[in-house]
Amino acid sequence: MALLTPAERRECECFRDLAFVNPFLPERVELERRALGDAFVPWGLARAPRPDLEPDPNTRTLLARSAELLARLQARAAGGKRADASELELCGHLAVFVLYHRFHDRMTAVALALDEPVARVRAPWFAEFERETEQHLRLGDARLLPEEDAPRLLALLVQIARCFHNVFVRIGGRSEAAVRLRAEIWQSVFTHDLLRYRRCLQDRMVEVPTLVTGPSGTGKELVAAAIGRSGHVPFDVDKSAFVLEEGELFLPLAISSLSPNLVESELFGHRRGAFTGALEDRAGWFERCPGYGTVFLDELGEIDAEIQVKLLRVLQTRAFERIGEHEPRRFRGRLVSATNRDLAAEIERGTFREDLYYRICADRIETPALRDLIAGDAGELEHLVNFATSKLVGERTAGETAEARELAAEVSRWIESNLGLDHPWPGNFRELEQCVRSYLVRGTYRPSLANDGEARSRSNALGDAVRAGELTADELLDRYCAQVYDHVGTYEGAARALGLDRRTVKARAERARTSD
Ligand SMILES: Nc1ncnc2c1ncn2[C@@H]1O[C@H](COP(=O)(O)OP(=O)(O)OP(=O)(O)O)[C@@H](O)[C@H]1O
Repeated sequence: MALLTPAERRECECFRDLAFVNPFLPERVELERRALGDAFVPWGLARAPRPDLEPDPNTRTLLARSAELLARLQARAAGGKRADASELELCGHLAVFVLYHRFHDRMTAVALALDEPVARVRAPWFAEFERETEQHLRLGDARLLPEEDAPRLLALLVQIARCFHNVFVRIGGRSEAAVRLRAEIWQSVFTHDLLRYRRCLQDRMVEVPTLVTGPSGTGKELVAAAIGRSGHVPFDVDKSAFVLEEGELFLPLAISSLSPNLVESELFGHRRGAFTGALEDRAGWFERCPGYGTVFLDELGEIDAEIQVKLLRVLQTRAFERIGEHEPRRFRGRLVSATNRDLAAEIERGTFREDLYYRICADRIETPALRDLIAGDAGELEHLVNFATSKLVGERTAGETAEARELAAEVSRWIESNLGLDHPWPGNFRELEQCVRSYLVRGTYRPSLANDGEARSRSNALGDAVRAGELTADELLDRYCAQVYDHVGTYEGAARALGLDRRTVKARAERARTSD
């Protein structure tokens, strides 16, 4: 006779899937719905659950049900019922689910503390966690998940809480594209199979470099930071703490802002006297990065050919030397790079090494352009504006939150009536943040800077066409509307200057642009 009834097996499978599902995918909500049946509360954050910030009614019920199910099965096993191997495994996953949710708040507090530049983060409740792990991972006289010990499990569960926080709090948006982006970041940290990650990959993901591509201002550095700050940090039982080595978790280097010599010295370090200005020995990013840290190379497409060779060697062998030294050193962390260049074209041109490209892009994330995130959806625009205003005004108190919401509503209305929902946002999220700041200070925003090049060439083309007498009166008015809009920055202002109504100006300017 099996330990589990068919219904209990289904329930256990559901809790296992819930424990290991990517929390940013809509599947998670479906699983919750399946596990809770009639008790499921559709509470509006379906695509972006936020258990670290708001109490979630579904999670509470799930915890109560899973704990009750585990207790029932343990009582049955204590009464002499035996479980087969697959039942033991399912009960083990059920126990992990219960443990995660019982300690969730305390683990989230640890996760947030690890984000600060600190030497150690204590978990004084570890003894309690260890006791409960011992209790929960037991079924009769069998030990569930025998390969799992309390410190390893705690490190994994805290890492899950960290990654959730880092991704959810940093990456805004509710659109499909935003949801996909968050889910992909999660995969870069845990792969698509968290169960396998738990079994064998916890300290292996540093071997997988990630390449983030996408237009400027779309959050490539943000993505890199979310990955970099979510690595596996082991728990030190003797100190009852997560002990961080001296060094940083996330070490970014903006290649385009430094000369090749400086890039090399920042990355690899140097010996005193190795070059003019090397006044003392210095450890570079690769040396300073701990095993759970990340070196981030921004604008990888601009990296010098000689450094490409050295970088390839680091990726293949993890070995490098400081400039001016022969002593081999090891890079232990993870590498994340970003570029908005087309690396395939750079390879064609011979400016980027093909072997380095293949070594660097095993895991690739593409950040979407802001206009694709919004795609005419006023709700999504307002949500993203809200994200930006919260960052600016703060969200620590109810007053700040209300203020941020009010500002967001005002800015969204202003954007809709002045720029229109189809504003192309060439500067992406960075431009949106700029727009919010500008509105806050001046009550208006002129998107002219980002569009300057385009506007200038449109203006020159108009002048040429007028001189050549090539335009009909209608075409002339279309192009003139577009030019005044480029100059003034809003349809409202252009309409006032032209003595026309806003809709006419917008329609004509758009027609001029499509006929360009
Ligand atoms: N999806 C997003 N959610 C929230 N904020 C975002 C998002 N994308 C970008 N931002 C914000 O926009 C600004 C620019 O982001 P970031 O520097 O990461 O872009 P980038 O793609 O690395 O740009 P560049 O290619 O110019 O270096 C930052 O202030 C960042 O916080």
